[in-house]
Amino acid sequence: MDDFHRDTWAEIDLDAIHDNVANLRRFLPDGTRVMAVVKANAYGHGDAQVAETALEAGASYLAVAFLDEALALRKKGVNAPILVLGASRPMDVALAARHRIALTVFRADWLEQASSVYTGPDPVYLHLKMDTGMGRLGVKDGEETKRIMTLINRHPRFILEGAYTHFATADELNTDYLSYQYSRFLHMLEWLPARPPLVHCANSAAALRFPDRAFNMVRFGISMYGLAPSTDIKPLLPYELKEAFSLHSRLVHVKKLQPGEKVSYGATYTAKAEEWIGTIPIGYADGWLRRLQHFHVLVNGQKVPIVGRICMDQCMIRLPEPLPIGTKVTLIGHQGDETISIDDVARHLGTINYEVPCTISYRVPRIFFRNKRIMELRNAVCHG
Ligand SMILES: Cc1ncc(COP(=O)(O)O)c(CNc2conc2O)c1O
Repeated sequence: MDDFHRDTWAEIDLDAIHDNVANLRRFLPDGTRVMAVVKANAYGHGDAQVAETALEAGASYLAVAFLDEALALRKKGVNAPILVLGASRPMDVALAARHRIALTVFRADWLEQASSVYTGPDPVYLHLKMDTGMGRLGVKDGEETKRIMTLINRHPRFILEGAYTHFATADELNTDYLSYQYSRFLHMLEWLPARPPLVHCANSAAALRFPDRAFNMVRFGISMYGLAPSTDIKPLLPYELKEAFSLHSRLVHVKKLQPGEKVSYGATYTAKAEEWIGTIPIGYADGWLRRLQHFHVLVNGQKVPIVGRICMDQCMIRLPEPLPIGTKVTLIGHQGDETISIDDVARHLGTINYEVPCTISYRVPRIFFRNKRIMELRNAVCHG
């Protein structure tokens, strides 16, 4: 197991991941498969650890953003089917096929190039992406779809395993555009000679709100991590989600400031009276962004303010009293009756909860808990 030598770390509760997936499985119509979306290092939670836990809990497919993320999972011994949701290069088809990694297709010219370069023995699993209104990736007309199907059928190793679309507004209360996209998807599926084995359209929000419109697989991301897809629909969710991510540090310095003394770059903070100031070893290079100045952290179960500008590797907090070096500081999570949630951090930053764990950088070691015990510690700084 890795170790780490700076008193800042994230804790990933894999029991929460497991329960969030297991609860989804119980909630969905029988036979609906779960594709665990583990892109961006599983939204910052640890790709292989989350993937294996989700598979244990009943997920049967994984999704990543691009081919390298899938190859990384294979290197870490994750063998379940993986779909690359983003664009890939035609010349990488052989590499994907060799590792049983399915690719998203949405352009006939991509298939022409892939067909001309791929002569390997391994089947190439393809999921056809249809753009029903997300306006990002996807085929939009019947003629292009027919050309794609001709090219797939013409190549002995190309297999259309799936067809899917992605919703732009499933996390909004107003469902007009979602209904429009769903109807477009039904229409576009008619362009295919037959539905492929896997048809999927639902992200977390759509899966949790409209399970009867999920076809036979859902792509479960944000709520696998215990986070609501949006604050708007949080009250509508069918069951409690368990947040998996917490972030901690320890006091490395404590000092008394006299009135008028300053803190941090720009000397923007001035002590108004005698104040006890603590320093913790986390900064914006760890993803604890500068805009979190004036936010707070938890010490001994109390909220204490972040004072002065957040530095690259450190930031300062105002303590209620002199506290021992090594006192634990919680930046995301619980202490006593107090909680700082990812939603709280996102609100202060003026962003969405997705961005917060994704932004906690590789510099922050991740400690993984399973069955309430430490299962693994990953320190990417010195162990890669
Ligand atoms: C194609 C696709 N399917 C499923 C998901 C999972 O969605 P969920 O996390 O809401 O369940 C995403 C998330 N993609 C993104 C989430 O934020 N920005 C994105 O591009 C996605 O891009």
